[in-house]
Amino acid sequence: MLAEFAPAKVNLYLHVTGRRADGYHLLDSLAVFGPAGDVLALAPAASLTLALEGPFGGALAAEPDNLVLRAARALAAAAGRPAAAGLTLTKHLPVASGIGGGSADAAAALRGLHRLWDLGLDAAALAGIAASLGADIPVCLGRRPMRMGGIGEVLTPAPILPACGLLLANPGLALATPAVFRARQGGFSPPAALPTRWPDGPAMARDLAALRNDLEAPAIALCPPIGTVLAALRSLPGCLLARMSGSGATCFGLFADAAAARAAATRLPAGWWREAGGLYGEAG
Ligand SMILES: C[C@](O)(CO)[C@H](O)COP(=O)(O)OP(=O)(O)OC[C@H]1O[C@@H](n2ccc(N)nc2=O)[C@H](O)[C@@H]1O
Ligand SMILES: Nc1ncnc2c1ncn2[C@@H]1O[C@H](COP(=O)(O)OP(=O)(O)OP(=O)(O)O)[C@@H](O)[C@H]1O
Repeated sequence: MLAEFAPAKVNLYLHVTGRRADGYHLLDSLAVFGPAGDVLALAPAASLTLALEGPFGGALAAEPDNLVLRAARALAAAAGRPAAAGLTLTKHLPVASGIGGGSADAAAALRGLHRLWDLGLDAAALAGIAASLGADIPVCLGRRPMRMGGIGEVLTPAPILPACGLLLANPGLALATPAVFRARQGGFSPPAALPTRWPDGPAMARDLAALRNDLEAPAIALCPPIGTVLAALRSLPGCLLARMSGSGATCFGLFADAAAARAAATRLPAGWWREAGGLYGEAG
């Protein structure tokens, strides 16, 4: 039995820089991971099966084509072998919430099945399969802070990040990514100019404050409670910056460290989904 952790993806900023002829949008974004995630367990089996567990497993019960199964079939096809494995997805991340839960799960399936099936594909081949499944999946494969370009699949190094804390909050409302892109008005933003490193959380927050998430305004227009979540995060002691992630509705608060983020989480309404801690795979 193998297990793969599938941490939430958080877009610290997201500029929509253009639009391709096929309708997909060109992005410039800084993605980080944590502090919550799904877990995918994988075991040998005679056929491909998926069991759903966890607080948000039920929300996916009616999903006809779970991204985990699509990832398994795509990897098996690329490797020329049958797609056979027993998978159990424990869903802790809210569905359709801007933190790439489905993408993280698909990336976990690619990593885990690559090990379970002992495939030996190179990183570029895996990244190509990931990109064919969704714009957020390549960055989720690495689970490391990365700058996203292209439609999300062009990955370049992120600035060296300081230890910091993140608090994620969602009012319990799902938002479909295509609808948010469609609701966007106005022109495009230039790519950000970023330093090679940030010495501490406050310095990072100062630079990030000059940037934005271009999907925040259209998401608030479609889902006004996002504005309430942002205001609540901004009012918390120690919150350095509050912003929406991806296409929403999940928002994040940035804190100097994980302890400050955890302490602040307890002050948010108990009915909201709230998770706090440090960045995945980084100090803090
Ligand atoms: C907004 C982000 O979450 C930022 O990380 C991602 O770009 C979205 O990634 P994703 O959910 O994996 O996106 P996909 O499943 O590939 O695309 C869903 C839909 O979102 C829109 N979409 C997505 C990515 C992109 N760069 N431009 C787009 O316009 C398209 O309408 C597309 O049909
Ligand atoms: N394993 C999965 N987890 C979540 N959603 C899935 C999964 N498989 C398929 N889906 C479908 O994908 C849609 C988008 O879900 P997801 O949770 O990845 O959205 P998101 O967090 O907004 O992603 P992003 O930040 O990449 O836009 C869901 O509405 C659901 O229909």
